[in-house]
This record gives sequence, C-alpha cells and structure tokens, in this order.
Amino acid sequence: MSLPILDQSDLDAVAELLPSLSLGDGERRTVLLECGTRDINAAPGSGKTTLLAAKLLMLSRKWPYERRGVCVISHTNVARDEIQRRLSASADGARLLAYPHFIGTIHAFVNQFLALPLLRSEGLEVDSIDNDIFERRALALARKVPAIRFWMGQDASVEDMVRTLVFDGAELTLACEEGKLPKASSKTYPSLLGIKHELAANGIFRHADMFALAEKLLMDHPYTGTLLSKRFPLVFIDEMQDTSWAQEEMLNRVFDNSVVIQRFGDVNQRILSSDKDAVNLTFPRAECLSISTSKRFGPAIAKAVSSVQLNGTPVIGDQPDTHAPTLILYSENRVSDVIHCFGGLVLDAFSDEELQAGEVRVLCARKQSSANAAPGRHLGDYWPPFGQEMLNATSRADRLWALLADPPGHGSGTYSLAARAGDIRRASLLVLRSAESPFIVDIRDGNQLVRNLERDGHETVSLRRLFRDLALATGLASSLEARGETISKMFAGLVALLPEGMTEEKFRGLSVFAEPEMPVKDTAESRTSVVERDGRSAVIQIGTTASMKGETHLATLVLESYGGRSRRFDLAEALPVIAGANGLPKKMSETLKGQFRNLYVAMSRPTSLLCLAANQNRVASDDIGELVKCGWRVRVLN
Ligand SMILES: Nc1ncnc2c1ncn2[C@@H]1O[C@H](COP(=O)(O)OP(=O)(O)OP(=O)(O)O)[C@@H](O)[C@H]1O
Repeated sequence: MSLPILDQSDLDAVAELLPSLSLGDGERRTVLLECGTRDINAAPGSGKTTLLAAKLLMLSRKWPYERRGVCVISHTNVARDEIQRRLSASADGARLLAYPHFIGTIHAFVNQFLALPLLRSEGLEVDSIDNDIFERRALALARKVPAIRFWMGQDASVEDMVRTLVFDGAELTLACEEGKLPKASSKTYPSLLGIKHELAANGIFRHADMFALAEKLLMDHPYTGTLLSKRFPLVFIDEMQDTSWAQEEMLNRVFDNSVVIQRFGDVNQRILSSDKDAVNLTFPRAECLSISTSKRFGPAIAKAVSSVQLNGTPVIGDQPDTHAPTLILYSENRVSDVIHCFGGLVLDAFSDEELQAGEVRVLCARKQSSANAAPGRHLGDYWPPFGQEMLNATSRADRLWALLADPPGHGSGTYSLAARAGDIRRASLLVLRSAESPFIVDIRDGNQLVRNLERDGHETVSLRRLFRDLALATGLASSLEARGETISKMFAGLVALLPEGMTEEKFRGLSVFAEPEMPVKDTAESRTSVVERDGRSAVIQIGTTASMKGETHLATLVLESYGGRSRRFDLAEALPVIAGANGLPKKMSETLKGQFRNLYVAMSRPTSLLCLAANQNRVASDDIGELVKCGWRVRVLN
C-alpha cells in the first residue's frame, strides 16, 4: 500500500498555514519529511506535539484513502486536544478528525477497538471505567464478607489488594495492582474472585482491565491485528516515553510490519517508573531522529533543566530569556504561604494581558505521603485543600454537582469541550437513574444515552439541546440559587424520559440533587489558588507533575517533595547540581533517578518564569550563593 510522500512543497504549504511556527531548520525539516518507520527523540518544548500536528496537516492534503486512516495515539488528553485544535484550524486538517482516522489516547484506542467490542460481543455493557468507583464498590462488597472484613481489620495492605483487583492477561486471571493476592487455594480467594466478577457483570471496571480484555480479544480473534493494520497503514505515537512495556507489546501485536509507525517522545521525561519490564522498552531505537532545541524557553531555563537531565545532549533554549529563575526558600511554619508568594512574583512579572494568554501552574511530584519528615513532603503540605480533597473518598464521577461545576479554564477556551460534554452526559445519566427512569435501565455509560434511546425509538432533540446548553453554560453549581435553576433546566430537558407522575417538585427532591458534602466552590478551589493584589489577580492551577505532562505554562512553580523509598527530598538533592557545584550524583538509586526525571519534566514547562521552592533548612548557603552568581533570584519566606 502506498502512503503519501511528503516533500518541500508540502512543507512550504504548511509553513504558510502556520506562520507563527519556524519549521525550516535542518532537524525539524528532516522530521517533517520523514516518511518511513522512525523514532523521534526530542527535547522538552522542541515541539514534538506541534510538529506532529504540522505533519498531519501536510498529510491531510494528500491522504488518498476513504476507508483507511491515520491513527494518532497519545498518552494525555493535553496532547490529543493540542493536535485536534491545530487540525481543526483548516478544512483539510479537520478531515483527519473524523472517520476513517483516529486521534486519541492509548486508553481510548484500546477501549474503542479492542476491549469494548469484546465486551459487547459477550453481551456486557460498561457502566464506568474508573478506578475510584471500582475501589468504593469493591470495598463495599468486601465488607459484606466476614472473613475478608476481619482480615482487612488485621492487615491494612489487604484493603489495597481488594480495591485494586484487576483482570490480568488474555486469560483474565485475577490479580491486584497493590498489595498481595492470597493463593487460589485459600478460603478468601473465591470471594475475591466473586467480587471481581460481580463488578464486571455490573459494568464496573478499572482502567487496567481494559488492557486485559484487549489481550483476550487479540487471543480469541488473532485476525484483529491484520484488520487494524489494514485500517491504519500509518500510525503516530506521541509521548512515547510514557508507553509501558505491556502497552508496547500490545501495539506490536495490533500493528504488523506493513504499518509505518513513527514514535515521538523524550526518553528523559519517562516518569512512570513502576514498570518492572521497563528494560524491554525499545524507544528510542538506534538511528532515531532528534531535535535538541526547545522553542518553549530561553537559555537560563534550559541551563537549569539540562542540569537535572539524566541522558543525552543538553537541551538548548531557543527563545529569549525574559525573567530570572527564582528560588523561594521557606521556613517550616511558612510552607503554606509559598503558593501565595509565587502569586505575588507572577503579578510583579506579568501584565494582565500576559496572564490572560498564558497558564500559571504549581507542580509537585507527590500528592500525599505519610512520611515522618519536615514539611515540604507533598502537595498537601503546601496547599491544605488539596489534602482535604484526597480525603474526600467519593469519586467525582458519582457526584452530580462536581460533574456540573465549572472545570478549570471553563469559559476561557482552555478546557476540553469533549471532556465537558462527557461530564454533562454522565450527570444526566445520574439524574435519570436517581429518578428511576424506565428508559435507561440497560444504559451504563453516559456516552450511550442518545444512541441507545434513539435505537429504542425515543425522540432525543430536547435531550441533546439540554446537553448543549449545560456544556456551554457556566456557574451551574456555583450557588444554591444556581443549583435550583440547573435543576429546572434538567427537568425541562429530561421530562420525556421521567417516570409517569414525576412532577418538578418531586424531581427537586431526588437524592442526586442533595447539597454537596463539600461546597462545590471548595472542590474547584482545591486545585486552584487565586492570588489578588491591588485589584489584579493571578489564577494558579495546582497539581502533580504527572498531571501536567506535555503542558506549556507562562510561569511554573516546582515544589520540593519527599521521595518515599529514596528518603530524599528532590530539590535538596538537585539544588547543588543546578547551582553547578556538583554534576549529577555518581550513584543514583532508581527512585532518585525517578525524582530527577520528575524535576526535568516539571522544570521544563514554563516559557518565561521558572520558580523552585525548597525548605531553607535543606539548602546549603554555598549553593544559594552559586545560584545568585548564575543569575537566580532568591526569595526568603520566614
Ligand atoms: N516549530 C516551532 N516554532 C515555534 N514555536 C514552536 C515550535 N514548536 C513548538 N513551539 C512552541 O513551543 C511550545 C512547546 O511545544 P510542544 O508542546 O509541541 O513541545 P513538546 O516537544 O511536545 O514538549 P514536551 O516534550 O515538553 O511535552 C509550544 O508553546 C509551541 O507552540
């Protein structure tokens, strides 16, 4: 099968379409014109996702097949959204957003083409693929079994095992992601197996189950790989460094040698370190292409980033430096003021227009830890509402008001409309369930609502209008009054699907509409800090490094954290290296290497301002002096 050959004229055309990008240098040109199977291992901010989107635009003008498509697999929604956004800017590009092409995360690919077809062929529907929901249901069932309940009371690790029960491999054997499963001959094993099967029968799965189901499909129907290879003769994988060995093996079985596969990634950004089979990973293969310059930041940030880089050519910053990197040193009793201090620096550094256009983020490698060490261990130390949210066990997917609340960036165009639409559909399904609608008995997934209702001959115009109105509205859950109006809207949109005799008054009394346990405002605020000064404000999103992979920020604060098994604080170890006093430590445990990779990812997010925050007791004054000599600013909070 012949695939389009890309040449200089395609590059010229796409350069005209994307005038803000510089695509003509040797390294980028080679990547854009490469037509064979090839790995591209490139620095943070070198534009892997951007180049991939540009390359897809080039291909879209020449794609010759109607039933064969390009398959683009990413690991994060951020990368997927970025690619889709760039493609939707032109008519040719927009064609790649629909059949026969696929652009989505590896989880979406596995679900859509492998796991869900298998479940459907066995007559099973999916209610939720959500680890939190699974955990709650599994624990609730386990507490009903006296032997397991007793055992959980004796040994805390049993709870971990129960809540992470998964299917493993093509035979769907029982396994667990944490803790240890008892022997198959033990008294409790049949009960654990029963819990897993009962939840599967009710359509409640963990994400990892989907991979086992996919393996089963590939084993039961070996021809699936050949069919998918015909359907997708060209495959791009973005963020390849995050592919686990199990995922790589599966992709090898899905796509045969006839398929051209280009894999984009940065091996230094590999922060999922728990894969015991990581030694088998093949990315990047010999003769890979590379791009060493970052279009995200300038030399000062590049110098800091490359000092914590474990392998390869140091990253070069291609943009001008705009703000000096800054170190915030805090005393233990000021740890919870660090984010506020960063907000002040941000307000000093940027105009309101710049703050409108760019993101300001705070990252930390760990979200929680019970380590008995001085503060600065995890996000909860710096931002207590985050710790509280962790304690709130009920999954967002089961909380109506959390689903309807404005997602971060709502109204500013920076959020994913697809994710918002999914939340609205899920919320509507929860309401219909609570009302005991007779029409949704077999519907387990919000995404099936319209399809299944139409299949059963129902009119869905008002339902779809409700979805659209709710998805575009803001403040649906922001106050008692707003929630009251939302209930009225939902009543009007869903009335045709409600049981006979359901008045608006009865509808209002449904348990699903109960006032949220935790004020919705706080739920949203648990990940957002707004720092205000002199009538100006900076909105700062807070999260883990893993949750912000692939992002580009205007300003990033990286918070020091404690590395569990390494028993080291990441910045305490890294600051002497960043200050240039030492190279990388000669001996680094795997955990410490993981901490450095996390720092490498976190520190390479900003275009303009990089801030680090560390407990002042853990930083030597010589290192502070060296940093200042290198142009760093230091703020002390005590
Ligand atoms: N060729 C280019 N010309 C100008 N700007 C670019 C170019 N490529 C990328 N950029 C800009 O640099 C930033 C980083 O791009 P992108 O996210 O694609 O990099 P990446 O290599 O995928 O990053 P990471 O590995 O950190 O996830 C974005 O703001 C993007 O708009």
